[in-house]
Amino acid sequence: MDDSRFIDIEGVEMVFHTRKGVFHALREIDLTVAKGEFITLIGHSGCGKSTLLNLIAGLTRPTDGVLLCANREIAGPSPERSVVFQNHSLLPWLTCYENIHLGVERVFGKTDSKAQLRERTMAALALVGLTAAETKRPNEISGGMKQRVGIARALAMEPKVLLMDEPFGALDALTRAHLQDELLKIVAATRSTVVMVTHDVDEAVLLSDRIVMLTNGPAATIGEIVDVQIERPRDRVALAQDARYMAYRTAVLEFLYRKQAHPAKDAA
Ligand SMILES: Nc1ncnc2c1ncn2[C@@H]1O[C@H](COP(=O)(O)OP(=O)(O)OP(=O)(O)O)[C@@H](O)[C@H]1O
Repeated sequence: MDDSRFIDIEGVEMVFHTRKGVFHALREIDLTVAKGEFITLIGHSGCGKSTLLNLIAGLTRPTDGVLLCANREIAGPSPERSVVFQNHSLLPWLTCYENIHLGVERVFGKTDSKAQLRERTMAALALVGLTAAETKRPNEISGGMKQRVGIARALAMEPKVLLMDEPFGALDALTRAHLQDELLKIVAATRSTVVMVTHDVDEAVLLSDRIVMLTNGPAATIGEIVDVQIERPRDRVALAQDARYMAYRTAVLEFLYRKQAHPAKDAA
């Protein structure tokens, strides 16, 4: 298998048929993602980032073109491509442990013993530093902790690809920074392939191997790709004064606020 084309998106078009008529959301999307690569998707509101992520997740099918993961067509949702949403989507009546265990059981229930399932669940809780919150329910923990449970649940399923739709969007700046650092460590340890939607330019530069920038909708496409050549592990404090970091940041800002300055008013 060619690891450089782990996710392979070719000629993807997405057209929605709504009551108001036909809406062409994405056009001519061509993108390959290498195994172990961290990709962020950035672009103005309504340009089609979530639409593209949902296509990779298999939650929707493209109008035209093809999406492959590990050489197989993405034909529907699968635990091998788990998704973390902005609003964690935990089940409120289950504990943190049970929320993660549910996903673990779905993937490994047929092959693993009960003890192994418990081990996997506890390992995922430990990975995000929430061992002590095992028996708590979502309403008893903070927003940042909920998001960590969501990430743990996704990672516990040992997905080939981790898909994240603005996972830290609803968090305060400090919690967000903390979770970004944790995510960097986790991804380094698990060598996951990640595609993440974000609005945050600093987040994109800090986390990404490549930043994929979408043009404004309708009919959005990939405008430019920034290749972030900064060695890992990355340290946010040191990076803040790194000339390369500033240059990448400026390149993204230029794209968003000069080249794509005026998002189409009726794109939403
Ligand atoms: N199911 C749908 N039916 C009709 N139009 C849709 C549907 N899903 C998305 N769209 C439209 O496609 C465009 C892209 O939407 P999408 O949610 O992917 O944007 P986004 O870049 O993720 O936005 P945001 O940053 O605000 O979350 C928008 O104009 C949206 O209204």
